[in-house]
Amino acid sequence: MSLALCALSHTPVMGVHQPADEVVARVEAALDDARAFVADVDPDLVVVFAPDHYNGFLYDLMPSFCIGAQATAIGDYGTSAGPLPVDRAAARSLASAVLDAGVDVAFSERMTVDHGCAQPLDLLFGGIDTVPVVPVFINCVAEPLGPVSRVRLLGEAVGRAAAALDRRVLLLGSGGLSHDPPVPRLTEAPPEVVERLISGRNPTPEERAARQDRVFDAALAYAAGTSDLMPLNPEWDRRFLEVLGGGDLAQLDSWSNESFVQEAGHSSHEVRTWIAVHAALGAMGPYEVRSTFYEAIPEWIAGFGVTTAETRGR
Ligand SMILES: O=C(O)/C=C/c1cccc(O)c1O
Ligand SMILES: [Fe+2]
Repeated sequence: MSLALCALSHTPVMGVHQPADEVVARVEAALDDARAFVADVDPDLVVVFAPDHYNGFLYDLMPSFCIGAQATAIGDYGTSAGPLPVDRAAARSLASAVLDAGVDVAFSERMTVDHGCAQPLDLLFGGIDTVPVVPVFINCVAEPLGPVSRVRLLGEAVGRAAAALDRRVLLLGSGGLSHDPPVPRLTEAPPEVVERLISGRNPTPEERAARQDRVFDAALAYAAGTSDLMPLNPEWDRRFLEVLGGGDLAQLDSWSNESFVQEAGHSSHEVRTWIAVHAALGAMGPYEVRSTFYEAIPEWIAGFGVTTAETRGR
């Protein structure tokens, strides 16, 4: 049995509107390090913790957490589309163990995932279908959100259950650090957008293209400094990464949901996926960070990070 961790930011703007060449080169180098780490781990199962952006999980029924036993990627923003090779037995076993541990995770035989799940698999494995996976959805955008302490408990329960599988498991977390892209919010959106957040599954190709273009336009304005989107917060990002690296994740329990939004933007809640993977790895003993990268990249509307870690002494 072994557990290892890779956490990275996703952003749909990557490859569309690029930052300066040297920034792209530094990100590529960090991803190369992560790919080498993952190749060395040689996982036979990837448990991927990912948010969703109103593609698979909408307000008709919004769980805090959900484990998928069958899942399909929609292929938004040029990411891979199609069925994920989900290990159904492993998914069932993880879900049972997490429920036994007192964390009320939902369970899906028809999960839909978006770029939040597909992009890290594309970047690290060259596709979504190369290694068996178990997708774990964490609600990071649809308020109201539970406290981050619950995410830590979810991660710990998944970590203990994954260790009991006697497999080489990569715990993969996908989410931006500080960022506040133009993702609509139920309490502020106009009625037609509210309806989309509740029941807007399967938009037409034209509707999807319009939505994606809005994000690309917002990224261009953000990079040009002509946007009123909230600035990235590299100080907050570094403080957060330091806590994760130190291993005492319970410190984060006192970070209120409001403080995430005020200091680092609404979508900074995507760091819930980072908390979950670190808690999962930490559940089996102290860990060591093997590589870490951080850069604030306005062109991608992302505090962009890549971290790898494994159990100490491995
Ligand atoms: O359009 C969406 O659904 C999300 C866009 C986005 C933009 C920047 C960073 C992210 O993490 C995103 O999901
Ligand atoms: Fe996102």
